[in-house]
Amino acid sequence: MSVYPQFENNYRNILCDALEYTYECIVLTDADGYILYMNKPYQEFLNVQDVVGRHVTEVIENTRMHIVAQTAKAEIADVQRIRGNDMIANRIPIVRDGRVVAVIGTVLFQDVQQLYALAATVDRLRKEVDYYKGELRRKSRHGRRVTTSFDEIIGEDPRMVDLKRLAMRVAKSNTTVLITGESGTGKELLARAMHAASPRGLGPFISVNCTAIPETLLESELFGYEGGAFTGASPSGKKGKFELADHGTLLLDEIGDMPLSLQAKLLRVLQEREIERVGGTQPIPVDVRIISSTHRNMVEQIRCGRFREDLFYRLNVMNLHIPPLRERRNDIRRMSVQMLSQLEKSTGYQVRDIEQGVWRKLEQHGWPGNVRELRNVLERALHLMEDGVLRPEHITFPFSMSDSSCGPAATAEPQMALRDCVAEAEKSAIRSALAAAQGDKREAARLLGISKSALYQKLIDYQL
Ligand SMILES: Nc1ncnc2c1ncn2[C@@H]1O[C@H](COP(=O)(O)OP(=O)(O)OP(=O)(O)O)[C@@H](O)[C@H]1O
Repeated sequence: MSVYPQFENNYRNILCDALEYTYECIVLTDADGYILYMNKPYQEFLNVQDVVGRHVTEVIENTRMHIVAQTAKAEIADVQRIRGNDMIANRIPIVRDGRVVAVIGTVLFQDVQQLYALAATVDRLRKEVDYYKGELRRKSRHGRRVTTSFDEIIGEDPRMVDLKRLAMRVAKSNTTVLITGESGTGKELLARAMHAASPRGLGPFISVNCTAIPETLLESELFGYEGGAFTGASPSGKKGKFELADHGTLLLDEIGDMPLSLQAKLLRVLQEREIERVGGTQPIPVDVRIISSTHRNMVEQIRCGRFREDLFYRLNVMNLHIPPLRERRNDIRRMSVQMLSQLEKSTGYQVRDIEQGVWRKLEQHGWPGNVRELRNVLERALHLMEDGVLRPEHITFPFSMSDSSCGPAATAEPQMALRDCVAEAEKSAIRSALAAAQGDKREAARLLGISKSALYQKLIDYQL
């Protein structure tokens, strides 16, 4: 027995006092069933006194203490009726040198009704937790859906089927994953589905776009800062994305564009599993699964010295590559049908018929903006449709960056170099989209069928 040193000499007394003070009813008998000890709560409950030396059957109704002394088999959570109450009784033999020397009996609840009440409370709490879990699954901080299941990833092309199967398996682990694929292929969608299917599914899913945040702010966005760390910093400091993603998943979107200065710090975090806030001195441990994604060719990025090779190997423990839409054209029709039915619900338009030419046009297009572009093309088509019949002329690619034709700009300035001509067309498309989206860059990117980061890059390139 381990005893706290100061109490070594009088631990017997302390132990006896402890037994007296417990809420449980306790009785101790010898191997023949004679009472050696009964604590006060039990005596009060039974309304008896001077019980030591009496046989247990004379004092406690329906007792089996003397039987346990003979069988030497513990009886746990046995329901025993005493004074009209159903009690939960435990009877445990104390064995020395292979012989029962005593039996200790406890009553956990003075009435089994207490147990039922406790069970009902646990049941109610469990239901509440289930309800909140469901809510958490359904909503993000801004009320948007945060979870994505693998079922939402449309794709029957063999490469997509294999990819989904592998992603589902990898999702269950903590493995660091790098998702590669062109813009709009569904990298974020896949990352969300993996998070939802992982043991961290109920934890936060935090996404940070490494190109959308200016380099000077990216470090404090990722790692947070201490109060007063720099001019303009909030006095109470701020948690970074790593801390916000604790016990969840952090998606480092467009990782291929992360500034070199931060790559070293990220590498340290991945090695140490702890972060240090800007202006902070104390490391903070974080339990975060990292999924990163990029449309860049990482080998090329490393070759050009824009990405650290050691960090790449840390991030690319498992690579999941999503093929571009033009390489899985047999998914286009299936995807369109499903997207049209979703869009019918959100826009209120009903499609009665689809002309064959629509499919030909969709299947022949190059889809530089991939699935995002497909969705936008279909949404536009619904708005253009008049009598419920989708016709080829409703399928338009007005903002497609891959179009070699510059439209009106080309006619106006036929002597321009092709590159300038494309740039002019892009600028005009971006301005129109920004105007249509009333300055909302996320919405403008959606209208253009390009990613937010691609839009930010173009805004910088064109100084718009
Ligand atoms: N396989 C798919 N099934 C259904 N919808 C998809 C699929 N792939 C992409 N989408 C949809 O296309 C849009 C773009 O997807 P997502 O943002 O995940 O792409 P991304 O590769 O992360 O893009 P970017 O690199 O430009 O940020 C989203 O609306 C997404 O729901």
